[in-house]
Amino acid sequence: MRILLIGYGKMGHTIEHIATQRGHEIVGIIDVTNTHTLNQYNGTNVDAAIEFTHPESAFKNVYYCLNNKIPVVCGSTGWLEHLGEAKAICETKNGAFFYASNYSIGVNLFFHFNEYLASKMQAYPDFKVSVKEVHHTQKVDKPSGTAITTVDGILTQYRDKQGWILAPEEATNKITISSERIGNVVGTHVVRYQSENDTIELMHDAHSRTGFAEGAVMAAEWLQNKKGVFGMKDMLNL
Ligand SMILES: NC(=O)C1=CN([C@@H]2O[C@H](COP(=O)(O)OP(=O)(O)OC[C@H]3O[C@@H](n4cnc5c(N)ncnc54)[C@H](OP(=O)(O)O)[C@@H]3O)[C@@H](O)[C@H]2O)C=CC1
Ligand SMILES: O=C(O)C1=N[C@H](C(=O)O)C[C@H](O)C1
Repeated sequence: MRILLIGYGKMGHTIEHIATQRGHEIVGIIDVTNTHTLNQYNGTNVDAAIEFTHPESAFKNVYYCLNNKIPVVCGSTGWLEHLGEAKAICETKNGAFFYASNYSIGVNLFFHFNEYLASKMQAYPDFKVSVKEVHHTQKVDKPSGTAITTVDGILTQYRDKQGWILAPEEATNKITISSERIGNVVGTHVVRYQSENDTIELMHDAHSRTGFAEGAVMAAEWLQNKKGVFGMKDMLNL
């Protein structure tokens, strides 16, 4: 497959390594210094773009790909306010768009068990639910996209709650997310149910970025010859 890499930071480098290992060709690398060269690429010379950049640039890059018939896998977080628009453009242009706040298979199993746990715990209001995420100090968005997806999973089961609030603030009808930025932590997410008597926790701890990169390259492979908007639940049948 001919892959265009959009974003060449920590994830871009890891994806380059994994994609090459899986036999794919990197036909172009777009970084912040050469974004103007994106206009050299279209659906005739690229099979899939993989976009991991920044909350400020993600939508523009996805928009370009969808308008130029490039199937696009996007992993950038922190731009949820434009996600609906991107999905609508994909439908209008009959394009292919894959989005996930987290491409790791392990995290997507965590999402699955999170919803199951919430479906059981919602009957026990003595247990107060909260979410914690820890990432490296270079991360620009807060809370993490994964923490927001985790909350969305809990909310499917907790009808009396709407949305999230960042700690230390609290609101009875919202789920509290605590965000910590420490050293080089790759990404840790914890769902906690705490009562006066005990605590139940579900945790995912990423040891490296390889899992994210493998999932993103698998998504690009899976997206070939498909039209529409997709996510990890579609690919993994979860
Ligand atoms: N969905 C998932 O599984 C995962 C998602 N992420 C998300 O992916 C994004 C990138 O993460 P990460 O690689 O760690 O971040 P980095 O900061 O290491 O890399 C981002 C790269 O994108 C470049 N960039 C910034 N703006 C543009 C632009 N307009 N066009 C092209 N490139 C641009 C930056 O250039 P410069 O350095 O010059 O600013 C940098 O090289 C983040 O939003 C993060 O939250 C991360 C891991 C997993
Ligand atoms: O910025 C990161 O590093 C990560 N971002 C994603 C997020 O915001 O959830 C995924 C992963 O946790 C790493």
